[in-house]
Amino acid sequence: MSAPRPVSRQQPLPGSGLGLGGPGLGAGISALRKPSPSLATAPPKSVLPTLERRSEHSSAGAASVVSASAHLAPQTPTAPERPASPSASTASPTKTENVTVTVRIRPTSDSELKAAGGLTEAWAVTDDASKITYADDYAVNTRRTPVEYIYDHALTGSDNEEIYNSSVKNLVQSAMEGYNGTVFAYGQTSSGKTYTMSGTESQPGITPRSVEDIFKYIRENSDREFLLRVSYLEIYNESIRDLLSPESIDLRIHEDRRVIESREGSPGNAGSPTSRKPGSKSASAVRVSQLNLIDLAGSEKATSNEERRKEGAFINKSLLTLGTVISKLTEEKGAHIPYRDSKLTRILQSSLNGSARVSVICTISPSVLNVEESHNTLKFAARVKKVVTKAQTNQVMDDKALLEKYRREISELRAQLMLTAASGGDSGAGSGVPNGKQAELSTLLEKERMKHEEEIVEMNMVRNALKERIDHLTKLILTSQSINTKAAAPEQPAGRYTVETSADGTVLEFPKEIESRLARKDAIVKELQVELEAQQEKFALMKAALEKTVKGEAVDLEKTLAKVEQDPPRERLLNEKRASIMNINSLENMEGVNPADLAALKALQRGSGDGVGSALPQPKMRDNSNGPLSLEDEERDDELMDTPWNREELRSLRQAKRELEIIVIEQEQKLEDMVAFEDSDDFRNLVLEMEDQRERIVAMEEEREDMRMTITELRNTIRKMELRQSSSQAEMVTPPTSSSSSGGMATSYSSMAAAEARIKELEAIAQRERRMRMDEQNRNMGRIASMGAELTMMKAELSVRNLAGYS
Ligand SMILES: Nc1ncnc2c1ncn2[C@@H]1O[C@H](COP(=O)(O)OP(=O)(O)OP(=O)(O)O)[C@@H](O)[C@H]1O
Repeated sequence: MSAPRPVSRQQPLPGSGLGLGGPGLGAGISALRKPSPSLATAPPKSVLPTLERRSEHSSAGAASVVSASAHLAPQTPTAPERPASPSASTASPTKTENVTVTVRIRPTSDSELKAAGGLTEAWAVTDDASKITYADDYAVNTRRTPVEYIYDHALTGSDNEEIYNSSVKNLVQSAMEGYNGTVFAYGQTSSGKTYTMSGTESQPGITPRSVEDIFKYIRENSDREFLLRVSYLEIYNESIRDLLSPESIDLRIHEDRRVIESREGSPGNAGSPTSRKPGSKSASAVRVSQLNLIDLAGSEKATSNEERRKEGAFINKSLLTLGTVISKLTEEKGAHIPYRDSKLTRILQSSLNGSARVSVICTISPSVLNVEESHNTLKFAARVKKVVTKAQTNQVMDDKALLEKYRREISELRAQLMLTAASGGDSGAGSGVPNGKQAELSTLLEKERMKHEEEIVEMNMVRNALKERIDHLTKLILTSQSINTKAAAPEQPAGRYTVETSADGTVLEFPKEIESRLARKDAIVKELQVELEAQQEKFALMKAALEKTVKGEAVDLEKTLAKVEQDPPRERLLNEKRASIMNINSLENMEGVNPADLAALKALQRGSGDGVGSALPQPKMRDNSNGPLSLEDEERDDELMDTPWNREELRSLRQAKRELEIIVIEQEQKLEDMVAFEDSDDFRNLVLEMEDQRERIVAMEEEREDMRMTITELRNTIRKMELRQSSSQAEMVTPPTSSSSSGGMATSYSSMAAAEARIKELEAIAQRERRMRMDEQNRNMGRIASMGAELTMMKAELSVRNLAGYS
């Protein structure tokens, strides 16, 4: 087995001269190739951004890869038609397909020819360049079990154009449209990988042809901008070396966040390029794609065979991991794919994980000498064929667009913050709102919440009240309809209520008053009908008279007119009807009447239709002219009687009835209380006390009378004594004849004084007694008066009720 050998670049890629396109936009290539320590190129100004330079030197290795990456500009509607090809013409942003596998059998070399003697070729291509089997001679001679492998392409010969056109061209085209693409050559040492990838001057390989097509594409799409980045790398013993900058060795791998961002759903929401407004450069997205062109190390180095190790064969970790990754991709669904186990698989991860179009070119030697290794390569190719990819366009924002996106995000966040602060919302931790402010906002929020809850409660209450009211009104309307239709119901129970059954089966009671008012209305209608008939008669009279006049017959027109004009009952009837309408006014002071309804009714009453009541049918009053009544007039009258105000009146009556019912209930309660009071001991005691007092008053009156008589007697006595005293004084002018008479006079005087004192004393006592009795009498009279008043009131109420027919 051959040791790794330096491979010189047969078709060197352009260095920095590969050129950077317009500002920020363009296309690029990165390349990996086999180790080539002697390679010296001018250091480029631009390298693949996924790689970082490291100053450490790596040890010798055995991997060589060439890759390219392209950053592509947005596709514009004005882009020219692309060359026709099955994949390139596909406009779908996702391409689901299997890896394209091509097996190339190089021509037998001179050395192989010599070494093998007569029989040299073990493999042959059949069936339109897609199937590989053992060569017939080899199969016969070796008696090997026949094998058969079918690939996308199975090619022989030295024509690199053919293999490029069949296996790579479309992929390069796709790369220019934004799809990642990877082409790698796999095969045993000296099987023709480098010949295929790089080619010769006369037979340029895949890499120079790709580069040529890329530039051609750029030239053909002059209306788009491209940024082309090229890197030319070598992985040798797991060390990456920048072949375009020889001093840059052991480069480190970094993930390109822009690409990842785009793949993970693009927070920037770049959207489909085709959905972008053409010419809107500031908001444009760019497609970034990477084209990897890889020339792998000899596949034999991928073996982990112990023997080979003993033989000193190198094990290429990258190649070995590539084989493992591909096996896992094809064999185990959902299994861990060890991309990070090697540099190569890390770099190719974005391609191998299914998001790139992949074309694998497996090169084999036809020689019987390498049949085993070639067979391994064929098996590997068959395995790779099973790998399915879903290539997607990678859209990322260019710097300008990114800047604008971030500016927009910041302004949106600012607006949100301000909105939150303004609404008193909870900004939460880390929102940048100071703690004090947060507390204030929290308090405000809590207040708002409570207020809101209260409002909800209130609204619910109002809603319930309204609902009740609506139910109530609905019931009343039903009732009204029921009354209208059953106005002449024959079987009405006697009493103060009329029992009606509404449309929904509810039993309703109405005061007779309602019925009487309805009856009045009916009477009006009947009168109107009578009047109508009368008018029609008059009309007939007038008509007959006129007809006679036309015919030239003699007609007493004056008499006819007098007859027609003599009876003006219609005016009276209309006035009566208006009076009935005026009853609506009574609704104003009544509870439970909707003001809007009332306003509407008033509008109807006025017949103004001032907007408030315009929603309701207007009552059509007949004018005051004495023209004959027509059938239309009659209909109008009927309509008048069945207008909402009529129902409103019924509603008001219903309300009045309810109020009266409440009064009746209260009165009944009072009566019951009074009856109960009359039966109570308190009442009996009160009556007894009153009688007792009355007796006491009578006794006091008698006593007073006695005292008055006593006083009168005493006064009479005093008067007699005074008379006697006068006669005695007359006798003294003549000398007294005896001393006994003067002694009798003294006695009389002293008894008079005593009597007078006694009289005064008795009068004072009597006066005091009288005052006390008067006071007590007044008090009793007051109580009696109040009780009497109460009784009178009760009697009055009862009388009222009796009069009103509610008792
Ligand atoms: N299809 C072909 N037609 C003509 N010559 C070929 C073809 N393929 C390979 N060769 C020649 O075979 C030799 C070995 O080829 P090449 O170097 O490309 O092999 P390799 O697979 O790259 O080997 P290594 O892995 O050792 O680099 C070269 O001299 C090359 O010119």
